[in-house]
Amino acid sequence: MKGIKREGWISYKADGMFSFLWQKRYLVLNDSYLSFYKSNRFSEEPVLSVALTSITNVSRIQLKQNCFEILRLTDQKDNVSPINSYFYESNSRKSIFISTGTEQDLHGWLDAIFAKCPLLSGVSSPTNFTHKVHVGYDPKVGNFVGVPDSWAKLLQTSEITYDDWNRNSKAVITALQFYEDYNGLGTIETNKSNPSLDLKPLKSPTKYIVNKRTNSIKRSLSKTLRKGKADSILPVYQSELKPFPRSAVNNNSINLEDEKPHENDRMYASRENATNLRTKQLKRKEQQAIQHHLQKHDSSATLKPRRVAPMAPVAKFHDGKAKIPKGNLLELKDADDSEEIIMKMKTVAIDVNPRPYFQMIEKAGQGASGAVYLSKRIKLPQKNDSKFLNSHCDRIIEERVAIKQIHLSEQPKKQLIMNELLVMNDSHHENIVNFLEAYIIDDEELWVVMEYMEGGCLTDILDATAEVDASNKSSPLNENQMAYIIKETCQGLKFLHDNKIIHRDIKSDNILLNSQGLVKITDFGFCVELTEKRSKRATMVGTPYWMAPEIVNQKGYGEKVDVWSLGIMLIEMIDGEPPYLNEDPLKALFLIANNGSPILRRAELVSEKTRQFLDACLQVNVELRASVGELLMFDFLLLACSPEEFKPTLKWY
Ligand SMILES: Nc1ncnc2c1ncn2[C@@H]1O[C@H](COP(=O)(O)OP(=O)(O)OP(=O)(O)O)[C@@H](O)[C@H]1O
Repeated sequence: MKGIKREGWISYKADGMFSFLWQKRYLVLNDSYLSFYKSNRFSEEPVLSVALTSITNVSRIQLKQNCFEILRLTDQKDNVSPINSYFYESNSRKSIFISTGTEQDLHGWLDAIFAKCPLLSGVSSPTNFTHKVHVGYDPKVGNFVGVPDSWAKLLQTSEITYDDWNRNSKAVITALQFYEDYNGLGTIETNKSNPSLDLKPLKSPTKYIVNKRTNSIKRSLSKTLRKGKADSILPVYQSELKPFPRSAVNNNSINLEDEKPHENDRMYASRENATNLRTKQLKRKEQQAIQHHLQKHDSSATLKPRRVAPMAPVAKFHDGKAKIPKGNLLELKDADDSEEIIMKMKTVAIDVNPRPYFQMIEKAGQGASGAVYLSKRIKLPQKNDSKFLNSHCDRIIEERVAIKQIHLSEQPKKQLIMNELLVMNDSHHENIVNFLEAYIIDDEELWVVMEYMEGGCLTDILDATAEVDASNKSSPLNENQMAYIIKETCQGLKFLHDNKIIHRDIKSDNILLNSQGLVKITDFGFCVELTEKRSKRATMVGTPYWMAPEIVNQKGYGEKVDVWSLGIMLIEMIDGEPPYLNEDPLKALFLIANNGSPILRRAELVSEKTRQFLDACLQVNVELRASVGELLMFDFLLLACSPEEFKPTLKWY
């Protein structure tokens, strides 16, 4: 690069939103600009370029060793990378702090900058010491100071301590950034027009974890109620189940009365278990309330559009192979163009009212986007619809199917639904829940018809087994059963990965079982398809407790995030729950970013083979983490029982 007057590595921080964050940068001074680069290769854009004509003062400051402050006018246009432009535009920032490696280096920079800036007198004032507030913990206030307000509030209610900050402040910041971006808290806080908005900091997991985990509990409780194994607090949840929409139940036979608990069956739960269950349920209920709150505001028409996409982790396939150029899946973006999405849905969904074709039997579960009903096919649609005819499936009158009913106008993120539809439509494999067909009714309602998985999800099995095992000292499943579930899930994942699809939300809630004990992956809303054209994704999705560290750290990620989540799911099977589930979600994110591979609490309950497998899944270094293809070769999977042998586990349903 021409015209360089001085260059070298420095630490810098800006007097703005991230005023406590020192970042290593390569600083370059030329005739017109002071530019901050991420590396000493000048091929990339600088993260910040300050016009020398805007610099009004440079002075030494006692903020850090060998440190000086640059004061500048902010009405001048800096060259700012897009990622930084958001807070450059929204905050009036006046100072930049620079810390050099040595005292000599500091003087070199001061002299060089003074020599080049027209608004400076040419004489530096290096002894002008100023005390600035920087991040710290104020015992009087009982909170962190020097951080943005929204973060201070989050920190106040989280379990992150000052020790955590001292141990790894970078991981705390990572967790905060991630949490805020993931929850879109910026949107909520700027919505001053909505007086009903509660700006209290969130204590609970993000909206997705809330709905995944809570829904599963809700569904599990609903089932428990039907089967009559109820605890005294269960009716609270019963009242929260959405009634089946009237228009859809014509002449059908749902009887929610059947869901009432049976007194006799309460003996199944020990007192200790009931207390544990109650604590868990109350925690999840609180999370659910926040989920409803967030969703309500998320879809509110009065909301300002969200700020530009948060810092984007880049998804790319680990093997670097050419991607399948399909490019059908939609990115999770803020502008949700309903018309475009509904048009796209119609390429997969049949555009007729399916109500005459099905009889609803009972509600099987409640998802974030809609309810799932067990239904019976009573009539076939006219066979002149190509989407129906082209399908590989045979439909049989009287067959039992699951129907997910989604009210499109109520969906803040239609892309997720569209993705689910596209992936299911294209993914026929024995370990993937079989999609049969979909219907779109008046551009308003979407019915997704799929095979019915009567065994419920793995979470229910784990919860139910824990409920019976009052001592809570053994794992919910034995090793052969664990190996079976993992083997089947691996096979489903192999199919997805071979087709360049990352699931991104593998966890026990998304593993369903049928009455034959077969295991299938579901919930493809977060799937991402990697294409040659679009190999970068600007979304952070998944459920934090199962999330790979590279996602939390907002690094590029690939298909191996599913391997990490699979490892966490194996921990669920051994320990009964994923690591950090009892921590508040912000702290959990911090622990994922800070701790590396989580520790198995009940390691003594499983053999070396299982531990080796787990080790291969939970490598923080993605290069060292196994691929699903490699996992399928592990001895642990030879322990797998047969579906027949697994079936007795389903007896609790
Ligand atoms: N094919 C199926 N057979 C039986 N039960 C199902 C089937 N699909 C989903 N369910 C159950 O219905 C409930 C809701 O499912 P859904 O996929 O809508 O949940 P979700 O993934 O939590 O929500 P969403 O996808 O709307 O974000 C879940 O608890 C799930 O176990």
